[in-house]
Amino acid sequence: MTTTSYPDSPWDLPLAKFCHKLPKIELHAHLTGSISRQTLHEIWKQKKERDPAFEMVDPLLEIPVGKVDYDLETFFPLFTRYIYNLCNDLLSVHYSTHQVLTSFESSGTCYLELRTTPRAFPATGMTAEEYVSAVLDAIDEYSRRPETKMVTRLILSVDRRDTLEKAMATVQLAVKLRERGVVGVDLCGDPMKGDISLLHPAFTLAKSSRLGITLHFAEIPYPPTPTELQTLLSFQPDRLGHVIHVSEAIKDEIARRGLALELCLSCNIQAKMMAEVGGFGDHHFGEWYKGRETRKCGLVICTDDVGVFCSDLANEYYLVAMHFGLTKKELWELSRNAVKAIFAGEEVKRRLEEQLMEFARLE
Ligand SMILES: CNc1ncnc2c1ncn2[C@@H]1O[C@H](COP(=O)(O)O)[C@@H](O)[C@H]1O
Repeated sequence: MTTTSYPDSPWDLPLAKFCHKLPKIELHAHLTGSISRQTLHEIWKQKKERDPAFEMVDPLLEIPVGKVDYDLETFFPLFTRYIYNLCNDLLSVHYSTHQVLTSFESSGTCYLELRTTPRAFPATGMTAEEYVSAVLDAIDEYSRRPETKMVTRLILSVDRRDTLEKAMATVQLAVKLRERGVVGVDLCGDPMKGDISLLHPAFTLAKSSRLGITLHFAEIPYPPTPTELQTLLSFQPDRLGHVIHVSEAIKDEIARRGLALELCLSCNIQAKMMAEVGGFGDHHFGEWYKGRETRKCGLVICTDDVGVFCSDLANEYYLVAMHFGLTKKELWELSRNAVKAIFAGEEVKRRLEEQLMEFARLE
Protein backbone atom coordinates (compact mmCIF):
# COMPACT_ATOMS: atom_id res chain seq x y z
CA MET A 1 0.00 0.00 0.00
CA THR A 2 1.40 3.44 -0.87
CA THR A 3 1.18 6.50 1.39
CA THR A 4 -1.04 8.22 -1.20
CA SER A 5 -3.86 5.88 -0.22
CA TYR A 6 -3.92 7.54 3.21
CA PRO A 7 -5.52 10.91 3.93
CA ASP A 8 -3.22 13.96 3.87
CA SER A 9 -3.48 14.70 7.57
CA PRO A 10 -0.73 12.93 9.52
CA TRP A 11 -3.10 12.68 12.51
CA ASP A 12 -5.27 10.24 10.57
CA LEU A 13 -2.40 7.95 9.68
CA PRO A 14 -2.02 4.55 11.35
CA LEU A 15 0.37 4.81 14.31
CA ALA A 16 3.46 3.35 12.62
CA LYS A 17 3.07 5.69 9.63
CA PHE A 18 2.49 8.62 11.97
CA CYS A 19 5.72 7.82 13.86
CA HIS A 20 7.55 7.73 10.56
CA LYS A 21 6.11 11.01 9.31
CA LEU A 22 6.56 12.92 12.59
CA PRO A 23 9.64 15.20 12.34
CA LYS A 24 11.99 13.77 14.96
CA ILE A 25 15.11 14.86 16.80
CA GLU A 26 17.97 12.36 17.21
CA LEU A 27 20.54 13.37 19.82
CA HIS A 28 22.28 10.09 20.70
CA ALA A 29 23.58 8.21 17.68
CA HIS A 30 27.11 6.80 17.41
CA LEU A 31 28.27 7.02 13.82
CA THR A 32 30.03 3.65 13.60
CA GLY A 33 27.24 1.91 15.52
CA SER A 34 24.69 3.35 13.09
CA ILE A 35 26.18 1.77 9.96
CA SER A 36 23.88 -0.92 8.61
CA ARG A 37 25.10 -4.44 7.88
CA GLN A 38 24.30 -3.93 4.21
CA THR A 39 26.54 -0.82 4.06
CA LEU A 40 29.34 -2.70 5.84
CA HIS A 41 28.89 -5.52 3.35
CA GLU A 42 29.14 -3.08 0.41
CA ILE A 43 32.35 -1.61 1.82
CA TRP A 44 33.73 -5.11 2.30
CA LYS A 45 32.75 -6.07 -1.26
CA GLN A 46 34.46 -3.01 -2.75
CA LYS A 47 37.63 -3.79 -0.78
CA LYS A 48 37.54 -7.40 -1.88
CA GLU A 49 37.13 -6.37 -5.52
CA ARG A 50 40.06 -3.97 -5.30
CA ASP A 51 42.23 -6.53 -3.51
CA PRO A 52 41.31 -10.24 -3.76
CA ALA A 53 43.82 -10.96 -0.98
CA PHE A 54 41.77 -8.81 1.43
CA GLU A 55 41.21 -11.18 4.32
CA MET A 56 38.39 -9.89 6.49
CA VAL A 57 35.25 -11.98 6.94
CA ASP A 58 32.10 -10.71 5.18
CA PRO A 59 30.12 -8.47 7.60
CA LEU A 60 26.97 -10.44 6.80
CA LEU A 61 28.68 -13.47 8.38
CA GLU A 62 30.38 -11.58 11.20
CA ILE A 63 27.20 -9.67 12.18
CA PRO A 64 24.38 -11.86 10.87
CA VAL A 65 21.18 -10.18 9.71
CA GLY A 66 18.55 -10.40 12.47
CA LYS A 67 21.07 -10.76 15.31
CA VAL A 68 20.45 -7.94 17.78
CA ASP A 69 21.16 -9.60 21.11
CA TYR A 70 24.59 -8.06 21.68
CA ASP A 71 25.24 -7.55 25.39
CA LEU A 72 27.91 -5.33 26.94
CA GLU A 73 30.45 -8.18 26.76
CA THR A 74 30.01 -8.78 23.03
CA PHE A 75 29.05 -5.27 21.89
CA PHE A 76 32.29 -3.28 22.34
CA PRO A 77 34.64 -5.84 20.74
CA LEU A 78 32.45 -5.70 17.62
CA PHE A 79 33.94 -2.25 17.00
CA THR A 80 37.50 -2.72 18.17
CA ARG A 81 37.99 -6.16 16.63
CA TYR A 82 35.96 -5.81 13.48
CA ILE A 83 34.19 -2.64 12.23
CA TYR A 84 37.13 -0.28 12.90
CA ASN A 85 39.37 -2.54 10.81
CA LEU A 86 36.90 -2.48 7.95
CA CYS A 87 36.02 1.25 7.91
CA ASN A 88 39.57 2.51 8.10
CA ASP A 89 40.12 4.73 5.06
CA LEU A 90 38.70 7.92 3.57
CA LEU A 91 36.49 6.13 1.07
CA SER A 92 34.77 3.87 3.60
CA VAL A 93 34.34 6.67 6.16
CA HIS A 94 32.82 8.97 3.57
CA TYR A 95 30.54 6.30 2.14
CA SER A 96 29.36 4.96 5.50
CA THR A 97 28.64 8.48 6.82
CA HIS A 98 26.57 9.24 3.72
CA GLN A 99 24.60 6.02 4.15
CA VAL A 100 23.97 6.70 7.86
CA LEU A 101 22.65 10.21 7.09
CA THR A 102 20.40 8.82 4.34
CA SER A 103 18.83 6.28 6.65
CA PHE A 104 18.25 8.77 9.46
CA GLU A 105 16.52 11.13 7.08
CA SER A 106 14.44 8.36 5.61
CA SER A 107 13.15 7.44 9.08
CA GLY A 108 11.82 11.00 9.44
CA THR A 109 14.67 12.60 11.39
CA CYS A 110 14.63 16.37 10.92
CA TYR A 111 17.62 17.14 13.17
CA LEU A 112 20.51 14.77 13.82
CA GLU A 113 23.37 15.13 16.26
CA LEU A 114 25.70 12.37 15.21
CA ARG A 115 28.62 11.53 17.46
CA THR A 116 31.92 9.83 16.79
CA THR A 117 35.24 9.13 18.48
CA PRO A 118 38.21 10.71 16.65
CA ARG A 119 40.73 7.97 15.99
CA ALA A 120 43.80 7.42 13.89
CA PHE A 121 44.13 4.39 11.61
CA PRO A 122 47.80 3.36 11.51
CA ALA A 123 47.05 0.71 8.85
CA THR A 124 46.04 3.37 6.32
CA GLY A 125 47.88 6.36 7.75
CA MET A 126 44.67 8.33 8.39
CA THR A 127 45.04 10.65 11.40
CA ALA A 128 42.27 11.36 13.93
CA GLU A 129 41.81 14.85 12.52
CA GLU A 130 41.63 13.50 8.95
CA TYR A 131 39.00 11.01 10.13
CA VAL A 132 36.80 13.73 11.65
CA SER A 133 37.37 15.92 8.62
CA ALA A 134 36.20 13.11 6.33
CA VAL A 135 33.03 12.74 8.41
CA LEU A 136 32.41 16.51 8.22
CA ASP A 137 33.02 16.51 4.46
CA ALA A 138 30.42 13.78 4.03
CA ILE A 139 27.96 15.70 6.24
CA ASP A 140 28.60 18.90 4.23
CA GLU A 141 28.11 17.16 0.94
CA TYR A 142 24.93 15.47 2.11
CA SER A 143 23.51 18.69 3.61
CA ARG A 144 24.13 20.72 0.44
CA ARG A 145 22.01 18.44 -1.77
CA PRO A 146 18.85 20.31 -2.77
CA GLU A 147 16.65 17.41 -1.64
CA THR A 148 18.14 17.25 1.90
CA LYS A 149 15.92 18.68 4.62
CA MET A 150 17.59 17.16 7.69
CA VAL A 151 19.98 19.37 9.65
CA THR A 152 23.06 17.57 10.97
CA ARG A 153 25.60 18.52 13.61
CA LEU A 154 28.53 16.54 15.04
CA ILE A 155 29.59 15.69 18.59
CA LEU A 156 33.09 14.35 19.27
CA SER A 157 33.31 11.48 21.74
CA VAL A 158 35.97 10.95 24.36
CA ASP A 159 36.40 7.26 25.15
CA ARG A 160 36.44 6.31 28.85
CA ARG A 161 39.80 4.62 28.34
CA ASP A 162 41.43 7.63 26.70
CA THR A 163 44.42 9.21 28.38
CA LEU A 164 43.92 12.79 29.51
CA GLU A 165 46.19 13.85 26.65
CA LYS A 166 43.95 12.16 24.07
CA ALA A 167 40.78 13.53 25.69
CA MET A 168 42.24 17.06 25.65
CA ALA A 169 43.13 16.63 21.98
CA THR A 170 39.53 15.61 21.22
CA VAL A 171 38.12 18.67 22.99
CA GLN A 172 40.64 20.94 21.24
CA LEU A 173 39.64 19.40 17.92
CA ALA A 174 35.97 20.06 18.72
CA VAL A 175 36.79 23.72 19.40
CA LYS A 176 38.83 23.97 16.21
CA LEU A 177 36.07 22.44 14.08
CA ARG A 178 33.17 24.33 15.68
CA GLU A 179 32.74 26.44 12.54
CA ARG A 180 32.24 23.23 10.56
CA GLY A 181 29.36 22.06 12.72
CA VAL A 182 30.88 20.43 15.80
CA VAL A 183 28.58 21.37 18.69
CA GLY A 184 29.68 19.32 21.67
CA VAL A 185 31.59 16.51 23.31
CA ASP A 186 30.51 13.16 24.71
CA LEU A 187 31.98 10.59 27.07
CA CYS A 188 31.35 7.03 25.91
CA GLY A 189 32.96 3.60 25.70
CA ASP A 190 32.84 0.40 27.70
CA PRO A 191 31.27 1.38 31.05
CA MET A 192 33.20 -1.37 32.83
CA LYS A 193 36.54 0.22 31.94
CA GLY A 194 38.51 3.30 32.91
CA ASP A 195 38.79 5.81 35.73
CA ILE A 196 36.87 8.76 34.34
CA SER A 197 37.98 11.16 37.10
CA LEU A 198 41.33 11.46 35.24
CA LEU A 199 39.47 13.13 32.36
CA HIS A 200 38.07 16.02 34.40
CA PRO A 201 40.33 18.74 32.90
CA ALA A 202 39.16 17.86 29.38
CA PHE A 203 35.53 18.50 30.31
CA THR A 204 36.48 21.68 32.16
CA LEU A 205 38.02 22.86 28.88
CA ALA A 206 34.86 21.83 26.97
CA LYS A 207 32.71 23.81 29.41
CA SER A 208 34.86 26.92 29.30
CA SER A 209 34.88 26.67 25.48
CA ARG A 210 31.04 26.69 25.56
CA LEU A 211 30.71 23.29 23.88
CA GLY A 212 27.69 21.19 24.76
CA ILE A 213 28.49 18.29 27.11
CA THR A 214 26.71 14.94 27.09
CA LEU A 215 27.85 11.93 29.12
CA HIS A 216 27.04 8.24 29.12
CA PHE A 217 25.69 7.87 32.61
CA ALA A 218 24.90 4.90 34.86
CA GLU A 219 24.88 2.23 32.18
CA ILE A 220 25.88 -0.45 34.73
CA PRO A 221 25.06 -0.87 38.44
CA TYR A 222 28.68 -0.96 39.62
CA PRO A 223 31.03 1.36 37.71
CA PRO A 224 34.81 0.95 38.11
CA THR A 225 34.90 3.66 40.81
CA PRO A 226 32.05 3.93 43.35
CA THR A 227 31.86 7.74 43.13
CA GLU A 228 31.63 7.78 39.33
CA LEU A 229 28.19 9.37 39.09
CA GLN A 230 29.15 12.28 41.37
CA THR A 231 32.32 12.78 39.33
CA LEU A 232 30.35 12.77 36.08
CA LEU A 233 27.94 15.36 37.45
CA SER A 234 30.94 17.51 38.40
CA PHE A 235 31.79 17.66 34.66
CA GLN A 236 28.68 19.92 34.41
CA PRO A 237 26.89 18.05 31.63
CA ASP A 238 23.93 19.46 29.72
CA ARG A 239 22.58 16.04 28.84
CA LEU A 240 22.96 12.45 30.04
CA GLY A 241 22.69 9.25 28.02
CA HIS A 242 20.97 6.05 29.25
CA VAL A 243 20.64 6.92 33.01
CA ILE A 244 19.70 3.39 34.05
CA HIS A 245 21.17 2.55 37.45
CA VAL A 246 20.49 5.68 39.49
CA SER A 247 19.41 6.20 43.10
CA GLU A 248 16.45 8.41 44.02
CA ALA A 249 18.93 11.04 45.28
CA ILE A 250 20.74 11.13 41.93
CA LYS A 251 17.41 11.33 40.09
CA ASP A 252 16.50 14.35 42.23
CA GLU A 253 19.85 15.96 41.47
CA ILE A 254 19.41 15.36 37.72
CA ALA A 255 15.97 16.97 37.92
CA ARG A 256 17.23 19.88 40.04
CA ARG A 257 19.75 20.63 37.29
CA GLY A 258 17.07 20.23 34.60
CA LEU A 259 19.28 17.95 32.51
CA ALA A 260 17.93 16.37 29.35
CA LEU A 261 17.97 12.58 29.16
CA GLU A 262 18.79 10.67 25.98
CA LEU A 263 16.86 7.41 26.34
CA CYS A 264 17.56 4.45 24.06
CA LEU A 265 14.92 1.77 24.55
CA SER A 266 15.89 -0.97 22.09
CA CYS A 267 19.58 -0.75 22.94
CA ASN A 268 18.92 -1.05 26.69
CA ILE A 269 16.53 -3.97 26.27
CA GLN A 270 18.52 -5.91 23.66
CA ALA A 271 21.82 -5.42 25.50
CA LYS A 272 20.13 -6.46 28.78
CA MET A 273 21.33 -3.33 30.54
CA MET A 274 18.41 -3.07 32.98
CA ALA A 275 18.68 -4.59 36.48
CA GLU A 276 15.66 -6.84 35.98
CA VAL A 277 15.68 -8.03 32.41
CA GLY A 278 12.11 -7.28 31.54
CA GLY A 279 10.29 -6.06 28.48
CA PHE A 280 9.98 -2.64 26.90
CA GLY A 281 7.22 -1.72 29.35
CA ASP A 282 9.77 -1.93 32.19
CA HIS A 283 12.09 0.65 30.63
CA HIS A 284 12.78 3.67 32.87
CA PHE A 285 11.32 5.97 30.19
CA GLY A 286 7.97 5.07 31.81
CA GLU A 287 9.00 6.28 35.26
CA TRP A 288 10.48 9.56 34.03
CA TYR A 289 7.52 10.19 31.73
CA LYS A 290 4.96 9.53 34.47
CA GLY A 291 6.85 11.74 36.92
CA ARG A 292 7.56 14.51 34.40
CA GLU A 293 5.64 17.15 36.38
CA THR A 294 7.68 16.46 39.52
CA ARG A 295 11.08 15.69 38.01
CA LYS A 296 11.20 18.07 35.09
CA CYS A 297 13.78 16.75 32.63
CA GLY A 298 13.81 16.82 28.87
CA LEU A 299 13.17 13.27 27.65
CA VAL A 300 14.63 12.55 24.24
CA ILE A 301 14.03 9.24 22.45
CA CYS A 302 17.19 8.11 20.65
CA THR A 303 18.54 5.05 18.81
CA ASP A 304 22.16 4.78 20.09
CA ASP A 305 23.39 2.17 17.57
CA VAL A 306 20.75 1.47 14.96
CA GLY A 307 23.22 -0.58 12.90
CA VAL A 308 23.54 -3.08 15.75
CA PHE A 309 20.10 -3.00 17.40
CA CYS A 310 18.17 -2.47 14.14
CA SER A 311 15.36 -0.26 15.42
CA ASP A 312 15.20 3.12 13.68
CA LEU A 313 14.01 6.35 15.28
CA ALA A 314 10.48 6.01 13.87
CA ASN A 315 10.26 2.54 15.42
CA GLU A 316 11.55 3.79 18.78
CA TYR A 317 8.67 6.33 18.86
CA TYR A 318 6.30 3.54 17.91
CA LEU A 319 7.60 1.38 20.78
CA VAL A 320 7.08 4.29 23.19
CA ALA A 321 3.46 4.62 22.03
CA MET A 322 2.80 0.89 22.19
CA HIS A 323 4.36 0.23 25.58
CA PHE A 324 3.55 3.45 27.45
CA GLY A 325 0.26 4.39 25.79
CA LEU A 326 1.32 7.80 24.47
CA THR A 327 -1.14 9.38 22.06
CA LYS A 328 -0.03 10.88 18.73
CA LYS A 329 -0.33 14.32 20.32
CA GLU A 330 1.96 13.21 23.17
CA LEU A 331 4.50 11.79 20.71
CA TRP A 332 4.45 15.13 18.90
CA GLU A 333 5.03 16.92 22.23
CA LEU A 334 7.93 14.56 22.98
CA SER A 335 9.58 15.52 19.71
CA ARG A 336 8.81 19.20 20.21
CA ASN A 337 10.33 19.17 23.70
CA ALA A 338 13.46 17.49 22.37
CA VAL A 339 14.20 20.65 20.37
CA LYS A 340 15.02 22.44 23.65
CA ALA A 341 17.88 20.01 24.29
CA ILE A 342 19.77 20.33 21.01
CA PHE A 343 23.29 21.80 21.03
CA ALA A 344 22.81 23.87 17.84
CA GLY A 345 21.97 27.55 18.23
CA GLU A 346 18.74 29.51 18.53
CA GLU A 347 18.19 29.91 14.79
CA VAL A 348 18.15 26.13 14.23
CA LYS A 349 15.86 25.71 17.27
CA ARG A 350 13.46 28.27 15.88
CA ARG A 351 13.30 26.53 12.50
CA LEU A 352 12.70 23.10 14.06
CA GLU A 353 10.00 24.55 16.29
CA GLU A 354 8.33 26.02 13.18
CA GLN A 355 8.57 22.69 11.39
CA LEU A 356 6.85 20.90 14.28
CA MET A 357 4.14 23.58 14.54
CA GLU A 358 3.57 23.30 10.80
CA PHE A 359 3.22 19.52 11.13
CA ALA A 360 0.66 19.96 13.94
CA ARG A 361 -1.45 22.31 11.84
CA LEU A 362 -1.94 19.66 9.16
CA GLU A 363 -5.32 18.53 10.48
C1 LIG B 1 25.49 0.73 25.05
N1 LIG B 1 25.77 1.92 24.38
C2 LIG B 1 26.99 2.50 24.38
N2 LIG B 1 27.62 2.79 25.55
C3 LIG B 1 28.85 3.35 25.54
N3 LIG B 1 29.54 3.61 24.43
C4 LIG B 1 28.96 3.32 23.25
C5 LIG B 1 27.67 2.77 23.17
N4 LIG B 1 27.36 2.59 21.89
C6 LIG B 1 28.44 3.00 21.16
N5 LIG B 1 29.40 3.43 22.00
C7 LIG B 1 30.74 3.94 21.64
O1 LIG B 1 30.72 4.39 20.28
C8 LIG B 1 31.71 3.72 19.51
C9 LIG B 1 31.21 3.50 18.10
O2 LIG B 1 30.98 4.72 17.44
P1 LIG B 1 32.14 5.72 16.95
O3 LIG B 1 33.31 4.89 16.55
O4 LIG B 1 32.46 6.61 18.10
O5 LIG B 1 31.52 6.44 15.79
C10 LIG B 1 31.96 2.43 20.28
O6 LIG B 1 33.26 1.92 20.04
C11 LIG B 1 31.79 2.85 21.74
O7 LIG B 1 32.97 3.42 22.23
